[in-house]
Amino acid sequence: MKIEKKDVLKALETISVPGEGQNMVESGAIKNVLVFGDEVVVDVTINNHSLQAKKKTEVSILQAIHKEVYEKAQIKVNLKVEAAATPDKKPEIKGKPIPGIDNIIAVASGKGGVGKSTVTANLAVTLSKMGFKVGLLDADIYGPSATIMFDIINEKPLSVNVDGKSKMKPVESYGVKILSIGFFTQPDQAVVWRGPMAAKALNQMIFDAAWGNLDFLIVDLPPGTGDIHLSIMQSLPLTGAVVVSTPQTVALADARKGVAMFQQESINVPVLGIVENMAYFSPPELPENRYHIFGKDGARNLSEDLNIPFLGELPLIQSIREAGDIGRPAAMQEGTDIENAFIEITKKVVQETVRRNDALPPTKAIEITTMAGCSAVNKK
Ligand SMILES: Nc1ncnc2c1ncn2[C@@H]1O[C@H](COP(=O)(O)OP(=O)(O)OP(=O)(O)O)[C@@H](O)[C@H]1O
Repeated sequence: MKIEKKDVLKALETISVPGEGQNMVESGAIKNVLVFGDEVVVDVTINNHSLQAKKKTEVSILQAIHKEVYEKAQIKVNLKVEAAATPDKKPEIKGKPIPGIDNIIAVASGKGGVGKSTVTANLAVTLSKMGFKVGLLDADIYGPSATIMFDIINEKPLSVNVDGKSKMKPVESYGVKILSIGFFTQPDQAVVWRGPMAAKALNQMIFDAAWGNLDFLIVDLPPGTGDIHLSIMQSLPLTGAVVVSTPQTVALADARKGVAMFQQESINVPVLGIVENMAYFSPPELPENRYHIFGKDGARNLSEDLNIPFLGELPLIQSIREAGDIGRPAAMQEGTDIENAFIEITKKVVQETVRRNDALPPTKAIEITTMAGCSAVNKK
């Protein structure tokens, strides 16, 4: 059979480029196509270095040509990897810097209920156990949960005098200083906030609070990607964002939107990486068995597609849920696999924060002052 170059190109147009809306021909990834009888040679260049992306590209090309053009075609794919052109604009810190707070990290998810608050709480206590000074700002106006997760539901922040001004003193639990929008609303009260209102309340919790010196302030954002997020984020000097997703397709689609939100020009907050929550379930009586209830590796693949660091995975474990409900984050369970999983994720977050700060003025850079902090960064 005589293979036509134009048919090959048409077949290649059915393949989309990971992380982009375009197909391989449109995006310029296909550099050349040569046809010699039954033999087709495709020169292709991609930006993603991962083995998986290379394999996926090659397999997609073979499949498309075999399916759309000629099933017995002999195909040779010459694949080259080139670093993506770095955008001219460096991520910048928005809003005015907060004296004494070195890094503000937002934890976000596109979809609700994927474990964003659970990851936030455990990230905060793990950072604190590593020796960092940590604050947690629960900005989830739709369902603040920090007061439950840290067993401080009956507490209220007190007013203290700092340099002649009254300030709100965060409530401390497990070494983490906490302020939550939940302190100011009744648990059964439905709160309807507009973006500017929420941003104002949060601004007060940040600027009119006696946080003291913090290495990290972790912000639990509401789920979703609406106006309210824009208001919150444009008023906060965020260092970076962590996106949490389950491997499920619907959650991933929303996580992708979440990443896009941070990356859009008006926000431009670097995404430090993606955490895959509820990655699998292992029954205690069969610990070797892994059941991928919500799908396999979805968030890991998404991070590869978007060229964003993968920060790690957390299994679905009953005691993570129980720990959240009784108000003692699961990462406090010393010597367990759960504690270790949170340590690994937290180390990655610290590493990515340091890496990101290298690209910014030194005043914004994180100061690692503790030995625990150093080992968190240096250990792989
Ligand atoms: N890895 C896990 N294993 C078991 N249960 C989990 C895990 N992660 C989260 N959960 C549970 O799932 C529920 C939802 O988690 P969480 O409240 O953290 O989600 P969220 O994304 O913050 O939700 P929201 O939409 O309210 O912001 C909670 O009951 C929590 O304890």
